[in-house]
Amino acid sequence: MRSTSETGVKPALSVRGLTMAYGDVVVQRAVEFDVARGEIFVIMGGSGCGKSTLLKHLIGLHRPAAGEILYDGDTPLEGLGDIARRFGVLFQGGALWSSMTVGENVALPLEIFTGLGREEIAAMVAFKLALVGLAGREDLYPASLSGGMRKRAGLARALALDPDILFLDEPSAGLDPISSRRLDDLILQIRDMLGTTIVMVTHELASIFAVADKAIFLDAETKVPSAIGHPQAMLDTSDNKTVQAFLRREA
Ligand SMILES: Nc1ncnc2c1ncn2[C@@H]1O[C@H](COP(=O)(O)OP(=O)(O)OP(=O)(O)O)[C@@H](O)[C@H]1O
Repeated sequence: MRSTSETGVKPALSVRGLTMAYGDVVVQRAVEFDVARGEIFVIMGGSGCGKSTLLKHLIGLHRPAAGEILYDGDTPLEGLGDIARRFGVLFQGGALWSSMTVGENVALPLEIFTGLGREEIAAMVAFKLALVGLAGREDLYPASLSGGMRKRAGLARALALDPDILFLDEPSAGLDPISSRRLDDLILQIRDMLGTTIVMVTHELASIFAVADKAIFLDAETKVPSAIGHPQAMLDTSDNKTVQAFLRREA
């Protein structure tokens, strides 16, 4: 099915009638949304509702039990070509290679997927590290970084190949509130500076309200999404008790 927004611009990502399941056990069904280009889209909901599972479907690690996922309005994953270059992913652990410096970690995707020479790669690494507030930290090892710095280095690596879509799984997990706030600001800056479309899984209320242009709430009980839209609008207008309890809980 072809999908365009009211402005005629194709969405970066469209999900239609998606059912996600492990074997016969359905995690969520009737999942349906568009993510516009340059939008920050948040996947939220309580523990075990299927947030990470949805993210894995969006990056092609899991296949839909039913329904479809389209990119650029009308292209299935198989038609996308170079997925490794088009998607940037930051998994929950941030997982940098501990035996490599920060600079080497960010350079790795450039060495694998581009034909760029050493100096060009060094310049790209310096730019990406500056972007995340780690200018000049190329030679540090991950073990010597704070949790927040490690997340930002992981973000620089996820951005190494200038992806169209950046996928973030619980980026602020394990961070103190100040580092978490800094990371949210950085996510907003990246979208504003690079125009990257961002899909982010989180259950952190502060992050949801700080960054989301649009969010989907996956209900763990009913196993269908029960709200979609701007989180503030959801808070103001949704009459769904679970959504209200989630958005009004003490963080
Ligand atoms: N590999 C798997 N095989 C079978 N069931 C799984 C598998 N991975 C996850 N599940 C189940 O699918 C449901 C959704 O899991 P998922 O990890 O996507 O939820 P989540 O919303 O990301 O949770 P959390 O916030 O706790 O990380 C859960 O009931 C989980 O137990």
